[in-house]
Amino acid sequence: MFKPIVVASLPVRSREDIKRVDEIESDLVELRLDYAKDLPEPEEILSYKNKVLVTLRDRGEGGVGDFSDDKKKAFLSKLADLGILYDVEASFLMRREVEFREKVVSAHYFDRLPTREEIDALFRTYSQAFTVKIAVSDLPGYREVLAYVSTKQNATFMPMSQDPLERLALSLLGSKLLYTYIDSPTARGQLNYLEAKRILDCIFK
Ligand SMILES: O=C1C[C@@](O)(C(=O)O)C[C@@H](O)[C@@H]1O
Repeated sequence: MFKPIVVASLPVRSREDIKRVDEIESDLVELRLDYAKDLPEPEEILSYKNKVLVTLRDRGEGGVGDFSDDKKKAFLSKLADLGILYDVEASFLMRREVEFREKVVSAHYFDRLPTREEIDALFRTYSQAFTVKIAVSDLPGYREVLAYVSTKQNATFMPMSQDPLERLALSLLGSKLLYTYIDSPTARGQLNYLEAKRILDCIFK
């Protein structure tokens, strides 16, 4: 059993929010830049390079921002040039070509569950990703889907459901990342990152 990497998700609404990274005691801090009115310059993130995971979440997959695919492609390409880790949706990769090797390739299912064939195709296509991440709503059969994803190499998986302890428990089936919150959840089912760390430290000490 492997200890998941704890990702603390931070909505970035101002430059000041980015400066909080050093005070957050998680393995990674997800910078949810889709909350930002104006995107920071990638160079402003460079000094936090070893601690951050940058996410510019599409609206169709739970994001809150309003930016074009071309603007997102240009921004992610600059991050790739600087060696900054980022998340990119598999659905975005169908529309625009950006680097996905050693990045987080994600898929979020709110209104339906993925088929096994879709899951197989994601892991086959993006086998060189840092991790392939699948988040599913608690629709009928969601646990069976997550159990199937847990059999894949290099997988990150999570339920977007009511009980945060369920997300933590299922992550122990081998999820590479465990997403948590700092001040307020960016999705259903997140634990506070300090609480998650405390529980994982008990299990893996
Ligand atoms: O994709 C994910 C996972 C997530 O949706 C979750 O369910 O914790 C939270 C998002 O901030 C992150 O980008």
